[in-house]
Amino acid sequence: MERTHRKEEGGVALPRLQQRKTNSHKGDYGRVLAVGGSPGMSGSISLTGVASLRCGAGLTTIASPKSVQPLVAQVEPSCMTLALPEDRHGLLPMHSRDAITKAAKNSDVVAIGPGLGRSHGLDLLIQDLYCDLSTPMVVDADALNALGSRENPLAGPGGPRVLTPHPGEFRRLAHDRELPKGRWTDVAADMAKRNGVVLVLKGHRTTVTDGERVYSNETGNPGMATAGAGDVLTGVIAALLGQGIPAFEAAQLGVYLHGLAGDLAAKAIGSDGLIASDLLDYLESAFQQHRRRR
Ligand SMILES: NC(=O)C1=CN([C@@H]2O[C@H](COP(=O)(O)OP(=O)(O)OC[C@H]3O[C@@H](n4cnc5c(N)ncnc54)[C@H](O)[C@@H]3O)[C@@H](O)[C@H]2O)[C@@H](O)CC1
Ligand SMILES: Nc1ncnc2c1ncn2[C@@H]1O[C@H](COP(=O)(O)OP(=O)(O)O)[C@@H](O)[C@H]1O
Repeated sequence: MERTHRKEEGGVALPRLQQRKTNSHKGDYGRVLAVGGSPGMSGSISLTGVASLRCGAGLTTIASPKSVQPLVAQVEPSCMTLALPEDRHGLLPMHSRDAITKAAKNSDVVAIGPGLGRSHGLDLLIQDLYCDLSTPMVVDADALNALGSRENPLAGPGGPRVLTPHPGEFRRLAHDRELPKGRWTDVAADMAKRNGVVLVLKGHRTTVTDGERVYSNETGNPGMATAGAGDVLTGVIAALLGQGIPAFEAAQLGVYLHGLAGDLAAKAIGSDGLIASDLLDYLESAFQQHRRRR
């Protein structure tokens, strides 16, 4: 397995970021569909959607259960919203599949999971979308938990997939509550290779693997141990995928820039009271700093 690190540490270089072309338009920078949210958790998918725009996505639509959509629509006027069918608990039912599939076919990337909640119907819906949609997908949070309920959680991806579990979600995906930390990278690499996906193991030193390559990220700080920081990462990686960066490189660059935004935010405002929405304000500076280093 090839191990890659930041160029500054003497390892393999991070991917380059293209400059925006003078005569380009929003259609050149990717259409992101962010699917998530439920009663009490409308903020998570809003963070994902806004992060994708802050990372250069040309157009972002946030799709959420219909009772949640008006709340999401108030967060950021630059995001479009889509109201989806919901069950009596306000969660997405299996019959929201057609509306999501239709929207996904008009998108370059789907980010799915933040704030979805849990139900049997959601388990079936997510499993179906994971296997059937050919659109590249970033799978996070409750969408990972939905896959974890399958016998072979990551089998049969319908297209490029980047999965972003934190340790609790990773143990659910691995079907091993006791999996020791020392084995996480090897187990993740094996799962990634067998299923042809990219896994992002989030934490203090986030690891990205496709089974052939392993990237260990060195940006980020404990100020990011705060609700919603991972929802932001989902939007960052989705934006990069939507701009045509291949899955492993989009995940690698995404975790690097997300951590760098966290480091810039902590430097400017401190880390004790850092909140996830602060990260959004430093993504642009992170992009600029990365460009200057090339
Ligand atoms: N503003 C919002 O609406 C927010 C909604 N959220 C949503 O809340 C739902 C539940 O997600 P949660 O992640 O809170 O719940 P989970 O039950 O998936 O995970 C929480 C548990 O995971 C483990 N864990 C997480 N990070 C760890 C680490 N670095 N090391 C060791 N163990 C670790 C811990 O056991 C922790 O108690 C998701 O849908 C999520 O998207 C959260 O993202 C927080 C913000
Ligand atoms: N101590 C830390 N050092 C570096 N990065 C961290 C630290 N704690 C959390 N992070 C980052 O913050 C994010 C937290 O994501 P996650 O656990 O999914 O939170 P949430 O579900 O609330 O969004 C991850 O990208 C993780 O790498």
